[in-house]
Amino acid sequence: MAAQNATHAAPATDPQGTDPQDTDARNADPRDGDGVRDREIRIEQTHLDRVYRRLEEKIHEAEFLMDDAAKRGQVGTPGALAERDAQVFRAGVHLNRLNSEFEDFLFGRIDLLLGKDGERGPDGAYTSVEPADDAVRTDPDGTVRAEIAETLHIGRLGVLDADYAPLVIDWRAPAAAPFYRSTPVAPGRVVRRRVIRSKGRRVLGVEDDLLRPELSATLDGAALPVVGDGALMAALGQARSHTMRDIVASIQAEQDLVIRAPAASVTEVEGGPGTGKTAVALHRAAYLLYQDRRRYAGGILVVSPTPLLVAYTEGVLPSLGEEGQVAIRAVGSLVDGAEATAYDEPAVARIKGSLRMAKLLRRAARGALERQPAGDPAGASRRRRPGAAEGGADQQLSLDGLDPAPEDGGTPQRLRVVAFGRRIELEADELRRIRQTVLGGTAPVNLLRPRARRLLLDALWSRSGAPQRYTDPEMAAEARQAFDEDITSESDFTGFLAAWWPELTPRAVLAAMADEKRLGRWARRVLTPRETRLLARSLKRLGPEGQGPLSVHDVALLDELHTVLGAPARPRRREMDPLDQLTGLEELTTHAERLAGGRRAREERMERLRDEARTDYAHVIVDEAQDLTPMQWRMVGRRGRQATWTVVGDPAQSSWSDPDEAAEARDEALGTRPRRRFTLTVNYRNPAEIAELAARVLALAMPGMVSPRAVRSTGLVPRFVVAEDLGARVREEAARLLAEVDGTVGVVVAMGRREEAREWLAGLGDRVVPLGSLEAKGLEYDATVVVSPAEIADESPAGLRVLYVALTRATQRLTVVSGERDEPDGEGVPDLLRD
Ligand SMILES: Nc1ncnc2c1ncn2[C@@H]1O[C@H](COP(=O)(O)OP(=O)(O)OP(=O)(O)O)[C@@H](O)[C@H]1O
Repeated sequence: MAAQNATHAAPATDPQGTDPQDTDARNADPRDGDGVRDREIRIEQTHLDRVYRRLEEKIHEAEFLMDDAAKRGQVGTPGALAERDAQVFRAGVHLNRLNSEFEDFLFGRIDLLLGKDGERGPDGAYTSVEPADDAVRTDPDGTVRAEIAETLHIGRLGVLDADYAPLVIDWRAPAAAPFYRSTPVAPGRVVRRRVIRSKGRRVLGVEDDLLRPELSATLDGAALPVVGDGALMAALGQARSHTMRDIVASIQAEQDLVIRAPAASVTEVEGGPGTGKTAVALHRAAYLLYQDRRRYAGGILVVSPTPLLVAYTEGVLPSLGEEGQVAIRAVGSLVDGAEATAYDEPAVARIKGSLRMAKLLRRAARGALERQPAGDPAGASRRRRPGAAEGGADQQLSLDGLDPAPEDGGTPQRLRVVAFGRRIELEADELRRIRQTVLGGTAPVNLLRPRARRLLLDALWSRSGAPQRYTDPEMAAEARQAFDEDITSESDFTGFLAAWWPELTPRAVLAAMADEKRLGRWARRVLTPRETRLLARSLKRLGPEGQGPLSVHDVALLDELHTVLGAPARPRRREMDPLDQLTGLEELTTHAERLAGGRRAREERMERLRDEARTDYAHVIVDEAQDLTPMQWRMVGRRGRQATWTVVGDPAQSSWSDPDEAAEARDEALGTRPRRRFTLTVNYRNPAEIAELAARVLALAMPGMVSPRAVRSTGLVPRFVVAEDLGARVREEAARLLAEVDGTVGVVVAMGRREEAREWLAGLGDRVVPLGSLEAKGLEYDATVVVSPAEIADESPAGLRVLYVALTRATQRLTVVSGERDEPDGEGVPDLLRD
């Protein structure tokens, strides 16, 4: 959208301006020397000053309420105390929000034609999207004229003035939608869209887009000025830091459609690298909360592929004024108490991610009941200290009174107790029969334990000979009760039960699978012998107690085991955010109304507390969805059984090798809910020069797949370098890029070279970041060095797609360093990147 430079210098007025201070700005003579831009900045500054004055009034109001509440407390009646609590709470929340000074509090403005129906919505703005029939006139000389009928300022919160006129419209309110949606092709009522850049309370600049360039528009009788080169380009040109920025001032129309899509069911978004999928997903979370804060009190879960991407993105929602109700979690941190720190080699990841694991884990959970030889994982885990277990599920074993298992101290083979003064025994065959009867059901293994206990008691009772002694059923029942109480208070019995039907923890079962022989039994006809060997070897990392470092893929297995064993996964307890108590950012606009409802506020609070106890999230957002393995889809699906979903991803960037299997698991997680699909088509990250290079790899990785269109071009072509000493050359190139850009430099290497890369770059400062190819997902840097494309491509079956990800991380400059393996040509261009 090309903006036009200012051609008119006539003073402009703001139809909203009623403040006497506005008059100074409006009456300033543009010919005074500081130009149209400075005058327009002054006009916006005047408006921003009004906004802050109003916010200060609201702060005073809230402080007064706090004081008043304290006085009520002194009255001392229960009613007054309850009222005081509610009031202090509300006022505290207001203060909290009002005192947090947002950067760019006010960032947009739209100047609009008269609306078709002339009706105003609750925020004081006209509701009609279309202009009135007579909003545009054509003069006899052919000039098309129109008068601006309404000006709206768009900001992070809605603010009304004392007369309930809108000073600022919340960016998520319906009235703000035209700010994002209007285009020169479909401008609706918008004549001019302005992005306002400010810092704290100072306006620094304005950038305008003219959406109806054919119009001679006037604002209070004077020509409408237009300033700047377009806000989007200004935003895209900024240096990158280690954290993502919000895009609230420059959301594009196709993105806005996704952000404001109705919450119901499933919203699926596809788009190539840099099309704003992550940004859009996070803005959608903020939008949904604004729309229906009560509905989303159950929480919104954002699932991200790596902790690096979580760290990169987690500042965006707070900058949009939303915290507390949104949990951003890496897929390796979804299970409480488990944090993935290790990576699996691709062949192992393929096994652990595959749906076949669901079957294997069911078998393992049952098989792990058999006590293993002394010193082996499952047995050892049961001898752990009490309380040391994950989820408190492990038990301490008392081996007193147990017959050791025949040759290896494994599962007890005989139960021997004393009751009614005589010894009663159950032998191995009987015990096996009982176990098989209990396991005949499909219930989770740990939940079958009470049944096993009951069947043991039944068998002991009948073995005791007591049933024959009682003919009176009442007496028999009484005797049986005494018998059960007697036996279950014996350590012989409790110790036996703990060893014979231990309460298993997911980690213990996983650790038990590290024994190749045992795993071979469980994995029969599920894994090949080679796969069994690879899996067992990888699980050895967990150690005999199962407490060793976990990989991302192990976490999904733990979660599956939670379910199989009978400890259903629960989302983490979210912190109670005081802002959750409000029903939305309309707190500023409907403050008085809210104050009237003390009881209602309390009721709302109660409802929220109930919601807190729910196990499911209300909405689940999956970022980089193409990377979830089938087992991870099962894990994520369990967290959103009642939820609505937003799923964003790009198949071309998938590092998972079996898309069909993943699609099946995804369908299962999303269920039969109807789906709404969107495609994002514009690449806002990479300049055309870098996007064009990446497209060559895309053509190899996924022939026929269309690349997104790069929105800008910088004239800076990628640089190709051939290295003999890889480390020295990479360091040199990283240093060169650090000097060329203001922001960050990412150096992407094959996963196996991560340690080396850290050493190569040591001492270059924290603007440069070494990254394994799989860690680069979703991140971006001003400049990147991609080291040995061939190495990255050869890492796994999905290697070309991983290389595509690596090549699409830079916003300005890209250097490709090749070694011999890359077969570079005379210009240093590696074989994989040649046209
Ligand atoms: N409308 C916009 N205005 C300004 N910047 C934007 C806009 N849309 C996207 N961007 C910027 O483009 C970059 C890429 O966005 P984002 O990371 O969300 O893309 P993505 O589709 O998730 O990319 P990938 O698939 O490569 O992870 C970010 O810096 C983001 O801030």
